[in-house]
Amino acid sequence: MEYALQVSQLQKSYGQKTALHGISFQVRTGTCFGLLGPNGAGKSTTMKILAGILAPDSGSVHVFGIDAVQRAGDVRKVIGYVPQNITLYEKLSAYDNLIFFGEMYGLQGATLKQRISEVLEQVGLQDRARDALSTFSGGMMRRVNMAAALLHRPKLIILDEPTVGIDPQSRNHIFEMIRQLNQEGVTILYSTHYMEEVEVMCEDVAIIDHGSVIANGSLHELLAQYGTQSVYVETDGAAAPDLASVPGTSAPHGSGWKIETDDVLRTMRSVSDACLQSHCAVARLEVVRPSLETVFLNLTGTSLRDA
Ligand SMILES: Nc1ncnc2c1ncn2[C@@H]1O[C@H](COP(=O)(O)OP(=O)(O)OP(=O)(O)O)[C@@H](O)[C@H]1O
Repeated sequence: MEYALQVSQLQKSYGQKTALHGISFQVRTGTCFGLLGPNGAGKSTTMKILAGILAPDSGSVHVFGIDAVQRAGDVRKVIGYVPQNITLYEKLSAYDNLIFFGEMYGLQGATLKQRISEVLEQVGLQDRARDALSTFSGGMMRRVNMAAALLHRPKLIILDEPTVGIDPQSRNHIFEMIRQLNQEGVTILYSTHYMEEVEVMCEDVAIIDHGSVIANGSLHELLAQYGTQSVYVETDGAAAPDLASVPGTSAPHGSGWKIETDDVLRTMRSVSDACLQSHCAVARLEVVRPSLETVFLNLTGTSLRDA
């Protein structure tokens, strides 16, 4: 199998603080891979090492088979890294910022102008090319940051939490762009603490917590292995059904109750009987499919939202 990225046993400390305790994962060429974890888990540190900005204390990174620590210059040519923090000059226009970044990648003249026009179209900002970035929203600036990382046609794009704090329009635009790039064969490494984003965008996932990978595999495998199925019931009216005899673990959830179970059909039947006996009319009765939230909860004992 061909890998765009092979990360092995990365360790990194900042003074006394160990940020990475031996991170390993592999990204198959052409896939969209999600690096999911709560704030402070070590995602940005990992990505900075992959992009050649930070040196690891130990461990190795290979990008399309090239050793990224030994040959950082070669690797930079095939990687597009979009950092979490905006790295643009606000007084300059989008166009002039892209000239600056393009020249850093060795692009010049007509080739550079052509690429700037293409990437601005990709991020949907052609009509704002000549405006100063100080007039852009945070989401638009993030899109210019992405455009800068695309100029040299990278084969692997590393995106560090690209949707944090941006408007829904820019968020949708970023998702659409990522899908488009991925369809064109570009490999994507996408870090986020929003599990819903991984569920809709990524085929493979590594879940990272406190500087360690705690689960790694295809989304499908992780959900099957660690996800819990449940049944959700909501009744019509104030009376609560007596769910004591229902198999599974029930707890109040939203406007109703959620029952985690290994046997969804039996639990549904039993919930329906319990409601009947308690004289409660069922307003909603449905299966809740396993999510990365339950995977994280089962692995760590905490909710990803609270971690
Ligand atoms: N420059 C630094 N100096 C000291 N500690 C740092 C530094 N950068 C990160 N850390 C610490 O290393 C750990 C991992 O941080 P990192 O930024 O990699 O996590 P993250 O998963 O990207 O989280 P976030 O989304 O909040 O940035 C955290 O405990 C953080 O406080």
